[in-house]
Amino acid sequence: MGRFIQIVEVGPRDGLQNEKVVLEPAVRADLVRRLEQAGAKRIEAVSFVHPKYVPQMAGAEEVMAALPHEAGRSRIGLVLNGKGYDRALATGVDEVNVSVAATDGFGLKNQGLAVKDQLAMLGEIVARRHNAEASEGAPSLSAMISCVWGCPFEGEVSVDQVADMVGAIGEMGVGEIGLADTIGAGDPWAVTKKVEAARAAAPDATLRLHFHDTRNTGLANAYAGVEAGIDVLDASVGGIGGCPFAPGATGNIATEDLVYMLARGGFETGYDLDALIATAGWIGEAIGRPAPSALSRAGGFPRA
Ligand SMILES: CC(C)(COP(=O)([O-])OP(=O)([O-])OC[C@H]1O[C@@H](n2cnc3c(N)ncnc32)[C@H](O)[C@@H]1OP(=O)([O-])[O-])[C@@H](O)C(=O)NCCC(=O)NCCSC(=O)C[C@@](C)(O)CC(=O)[O-]
Repeated sequence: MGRFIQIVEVGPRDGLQNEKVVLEPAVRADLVRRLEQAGAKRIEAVSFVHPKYVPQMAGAEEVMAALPHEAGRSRIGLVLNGKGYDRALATGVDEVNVSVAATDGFGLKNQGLAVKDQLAMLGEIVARRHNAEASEGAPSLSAMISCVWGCPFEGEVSVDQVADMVGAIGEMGVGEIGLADTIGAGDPWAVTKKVEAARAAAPDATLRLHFHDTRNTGLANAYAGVEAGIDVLDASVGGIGGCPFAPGATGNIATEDLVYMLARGGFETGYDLDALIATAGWIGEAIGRPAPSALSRAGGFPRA
C-alpha cells in the first residue's frame, strides 16, 4: 500500500460558485452523489453565504436535504460568518469549513471583515462549537486561510503574515488549518517555505492545501506540498472553480489530474479515475463548457 493522500473534493462548492450557469440544488446534490460514487469521502457540498452575493450557492439547505447522512461520508459546508454557521447547524452538515483571509484587502471584499474581525468571528464559532461538543452531532471544524500565496488587492503575502495567522488559529484549537492559493500565484518553493512556517506555528494542527491553477503551477504546488509531508489536498472535478471576489480567479487543480499524478507516484487516494473523468464530462455539459482539466481532454495512461 502506498501512502494515502486524502483529497477533499470541492467541486460542488468552489467549482460551481463562479460559473455563469447557475445549477439547481437538485443538480448540485446529484454532482455530490456522482463524486461520492467516484470515491470522494470528504466533499465540500455547499456554501452558507448570502445568495445576493453568490447566487450559484443559493439553496444550500435544499442541497443538504437531498443528501441524508451516510456513515463514512463527510459533507462540508463553507461558512463565512455566524449567520452562515447557524444555517450550517440547522442543515446538519458533517463538517464546517470557516474561510478567513490572510489580508484585510481580500477579507473586506470577500466577506466584509478585516483580518482581526475574521479571527474574532472564527473564535466565536470555535467557542460555540466547544460549548456544544457535549451534545450529539456537533460538526467538526476546519479553517481555510485564503490568499496565502498572494492577494489580488495587496500583492505579496509574507511568510510571517501566514505564520501569525496560522498560529492564532492553532491557538484557538482548530484541528485542521487549510492554506489556500486563491489566485494561483504560488510556486512550489514558496509552498515548501509556507508549509514549514505553518507547521512550526501550529504543530498540533493538520495542514491542508488548496490550490488554484491560474498560472499553471497548481500541480507542481501540490507535488511540493506532498513532498513537504502534507496528506490532505483540495481539488475540484474538471478543474472548475474560483472565487467571484478575486478578479481573474480560475479553477482549482482538477481532481482527476491530481489523482492521476499521485497514482503514478505510487500514492493511494481511493478515487476511481474513469469515474472522475466521466463526472468531469457530465459537469461540463451541465455548465455549458468543457471542463478545463487535462485528463478530461487526454484521458488516463496507460489506456484500459
Ligand atoms: C459573508 C456575508 C454573508 C456577509 O454579508 P453581510 O452583508 O456583511 O452581512 P451582514 O451581517 O451585514 O447582514 C446583512 C444581511 O445579510 C444577511 N446575512 C448575513 N449573513 C448571511 C448568510 N451567511 N447567509 C444568508 N444571509 C446572511 C443578514 O441576515 C442580513 O439580512 P437582512 O437583515 O438585511 O435581511 C457576505 O459577504 C457573503 O455572502 N459573501 C460571499 C463571499 C463568498 O461566498 N466568497 C466565496 C467563498 S470564499 C472562497 O472562495 C475562498 C476559498 C474558501 O475557496 C479558498 C480560496 O480559494 O481562497
